[in-house]
Amino acid sequence: MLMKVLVVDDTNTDRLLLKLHLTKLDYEVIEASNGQEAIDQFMAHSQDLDLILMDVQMPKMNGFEAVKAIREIQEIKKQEWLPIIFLSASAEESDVEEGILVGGDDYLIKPISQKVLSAKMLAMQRIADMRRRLAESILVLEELASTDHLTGVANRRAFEVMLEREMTFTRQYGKPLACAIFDLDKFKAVNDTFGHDAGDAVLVDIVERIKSILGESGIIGRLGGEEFGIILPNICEEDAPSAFERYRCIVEEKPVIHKGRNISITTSIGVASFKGGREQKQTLLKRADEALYEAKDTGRNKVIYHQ
Ligand SMILES: Nc1nc2c(ncn2[C@@H]2O[C@H](COP(=O)(O)OP(=O)(O)OP(=O)(O)O)[C@@H](O)[C@H]2O)c(=O)[nH]1
Repeated sequence: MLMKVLVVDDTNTDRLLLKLHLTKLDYEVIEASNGQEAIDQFMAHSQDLDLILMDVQMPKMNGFEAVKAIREIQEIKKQEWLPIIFLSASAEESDVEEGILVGGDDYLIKPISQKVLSAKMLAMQRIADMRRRLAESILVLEELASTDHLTGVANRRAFEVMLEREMTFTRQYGKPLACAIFDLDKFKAVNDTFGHDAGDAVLVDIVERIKSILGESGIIGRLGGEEFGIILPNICEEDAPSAFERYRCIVEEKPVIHKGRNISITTSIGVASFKGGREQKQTLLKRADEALYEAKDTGRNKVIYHQ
């Protein structure tokens, strides 16, 4: 991939020379002739900029001030690391020290040979690649840590985070939500009769059915075993029971077919609504759980709604 480099230098010939070197090495070059212009160019290209080569002594704003400002912007915007190398005629130790302290990653003394420059560029590219791979791995790990591996939906931890977020939204905007816990009925018998694989297939199939009617704002998560949570944001008390009746029906309406065998299954659903106020997610979940218990206790395959 072509690396994009911002070259900042107030001396036209220095800048041109650098540009020539870098273009030969196959880098794409953008330019700035002082610290303020460097910040402007950084802002305009921050999405795809790979490296900054920054002169120190410049009119208007010097290189140290510009880098300090750029690092502050990056911090505020939580941007990816961007290597910055100072290029300066001053070999003063205190300047080298200051360059690194304000946020530079290296400090080279002019005149710089093409060989040294390309070697330094390679080193920065290597670090940038490593950081990119690390960032990608973190994303994958975060995804794994919040997903149920069997069904692919949110796990309990991620579900609770989303519930918290939706409850905050309800408190702010007054739009009520309904939170349900559903639990497959006599699921142990499915495992005992058809085997654990078949039980797994039932869980996956039922989750797919639920997702097919969940709509864009609905949320499903696996709370554990054969127990799942559903959040329907922005639903009023009158509409909640019939909405969840649809979920009960879609589980019951046809058997799951696994290896040619029909597996009939039903579900019990406990629902609790939240209209705002100080109630916390654990209490809301507890109310939904109590409603679920009542559904199980009074015959299963039904929806019990607690306002
Ligand atoms: N196949 C499969 N079974 C699971 C999984 N997680 C939990 N189970 C099984 O789910 C069953 C739950 O059984 P119980 O808690 O007794 O409940 P039930 O048989 O569904 O009965 P009720 O909930 O009272 O209607 C247990 O046999 C667990 O082994 C899973 O990921 N895959």
